[in-house]
Amino acid sequence: MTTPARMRPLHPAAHLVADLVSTFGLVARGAPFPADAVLTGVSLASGDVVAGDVFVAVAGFTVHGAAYSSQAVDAGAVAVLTDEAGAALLEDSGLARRVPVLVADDPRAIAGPVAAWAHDAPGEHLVAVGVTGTNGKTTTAYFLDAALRAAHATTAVLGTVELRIGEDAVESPRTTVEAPALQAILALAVERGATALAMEVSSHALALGRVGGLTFDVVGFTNLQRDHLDFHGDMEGYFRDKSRLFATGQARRGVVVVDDEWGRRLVAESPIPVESVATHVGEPEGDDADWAVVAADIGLDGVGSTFTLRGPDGALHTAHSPLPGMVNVSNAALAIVLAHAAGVDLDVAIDAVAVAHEIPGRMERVIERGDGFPLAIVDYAHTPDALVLALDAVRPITPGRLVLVFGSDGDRDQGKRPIMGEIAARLADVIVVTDENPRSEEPAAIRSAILDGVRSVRPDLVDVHEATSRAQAIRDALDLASEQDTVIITGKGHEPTQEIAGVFHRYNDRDVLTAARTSRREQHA
Ligand SMILES: CC(=O)N[C@H]1[C@@H](OP(=O)(O)OP(=O)(O)OC[C@H]2O[C@@H](n3ccc(=O)[nH]c3=O)[C@H](O)[C@@H]2O)O[C@H](CO)[C@@H](O)[C@@H]1O[C@H](C)C(=O)N[C@@H](C)C(=O)N[C@H](CCC(=O)O)C(=O)O
Ligand SMILES: Nc1ncnc2c1ncn2[C@@H]1O[C@H](COP(=O)(O)OP(=O)(O)OP(=O)(O)O)[C@@H](O)[C@H]1O
Repeated sequence: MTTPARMRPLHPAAHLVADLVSTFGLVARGAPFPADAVLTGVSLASGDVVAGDVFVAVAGFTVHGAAYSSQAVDAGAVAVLTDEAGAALLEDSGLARRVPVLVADDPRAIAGPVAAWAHDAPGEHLVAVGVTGTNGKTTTAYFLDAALRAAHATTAVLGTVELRIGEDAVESPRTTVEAPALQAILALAVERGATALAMEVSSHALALGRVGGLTFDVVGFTNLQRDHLDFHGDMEGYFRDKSRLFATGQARRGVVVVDDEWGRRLVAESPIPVESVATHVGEPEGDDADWAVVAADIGLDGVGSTFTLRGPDGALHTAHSPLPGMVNVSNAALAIVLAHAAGVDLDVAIDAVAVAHEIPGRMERVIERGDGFPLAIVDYAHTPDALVLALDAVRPITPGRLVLVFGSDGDRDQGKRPIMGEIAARLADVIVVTDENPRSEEPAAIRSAILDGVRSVRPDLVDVHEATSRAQAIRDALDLASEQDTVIITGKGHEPTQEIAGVFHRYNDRDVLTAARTSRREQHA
């Protein structure tokens, strides 16, 4: 496969532009088009346009997409679908004389349905499952994928880590791709024989209509925690946007984790039928929930957790999360119930989740303990809450010291830096502070803010180190650690690049760890 924007079906459907106009009640202006004019795809970004596309030009937060119509037409766009403001821009620039201009009240809102129509509704050929929530989407989607595959589905997995069809994957540009790209990828997936979809749906995606035109068979909700309020305004707005996934026409049925107040509210307000899952052992929510985790042994086998899931009929099922920590019991329970709701036999789902493969950068065990090496884990925790959970999850499987390598992003929330420093000082034994994605900020200043937090808990800074290169920090941590220790590297997870001063450098924590192991083995050989 190629880049995400080029993930198109080899044999795209072809439709008359005239049918697009009549199906969506558009007003045709600009250059007249011949009765046999056809379209074969849809794009929302001029740089993604391929010949035969309709370019959907929307008003953005910064510019109007119509300003890029000329680039789109040069690339072969057969028409521009836009709003009145966009049509006026095309008129003023004279471009309306070269290309048909199709006008709708809210082109962003219909971009998904138009793309689904253009690709002959590929989602209808898939058992489509979507997962939303602040945390746990990626993990749940991968557990779910394991269950769907165990039931003999060929799957597409779309999310933060990658866009995967069967065994082929490309890096993902974001958690949920734009609607035209989504529909093209689904069409490609169907063309390649996919029968099921496990997909992460972000709140941005729901607010911006990226999953419009796709009706999910089942949707899941993990939790809602403070995040992205710059975009959604407040928690109420964030919840409203998340809830859009649980709407008639968007999904047929849902599964909701009810451990927090937002999940319980979603169950109460959902217009589609939902099943509830309580995953906090011993909490009162478990009494009323359809499914409940009623017992859990965290980390007994040193790898994951074994837990008991009570079903709606009262039957008890023993299940296993292959990733450490209570949060992954929650993710595993949700994935099992989602898979079951999507038609997978319950025992098949439970067995498949128990042995689900590693998820890139999510509590990923890169080096196993032994041969003089510590256990070394890469995790994506990049918020204070997630750092606490990650360190708490690793402590029980660490006979020696906990060695933490971490930093904090530049051009992002500055307030969390000292807080994460304090958490590290409280919960880790050895700390190596380094860089994450400094972006336009001075890396030393970010490290210094983190070290202020560390110093507030551990003024003597014993076993606290600073490394200006992340790769060096990882090598230092391996050198400092003995076999009984655990090295945990947090913040970047699966990310394939490091952004420094506007430049994206190829960089991956896992690759650095494996290279360090190989070079140490060679030195000792
Ligand atoms: C804040 C946000 O969500 N912004 C989205 C919004 O951007 P915008 O309104 O600023 O767009 P703009 O730059 O003003 O451009 C307007 C239009 O002109 C088009 N354009 C622009 C330039 C050009 O050369 N050619 C062109 O055609 C753009 O494609 C766009 O359609 O509309 C664009 C498409 O219309 C999105 O691509 C863009 O998402 C950006 C890329 C983004 O990264 N968003 C993040 C915050 C995001 O969506 N994150 C979530 C999840 C995060 C999480 O859970 O952690 C995700 O799903 O990844
Ligand atoms: N159910 C959960 N509740 C709270 N925290 C969780 C949960 N699952 C995972 N986490 C924490 O959140 C981090 C990210 O997990 P994951 O990638 O599965 O979530 P996500 O929703 O996909 O987030 P993102 O969109 O940022 O990738 C993990 O490193 C873990 O520390």
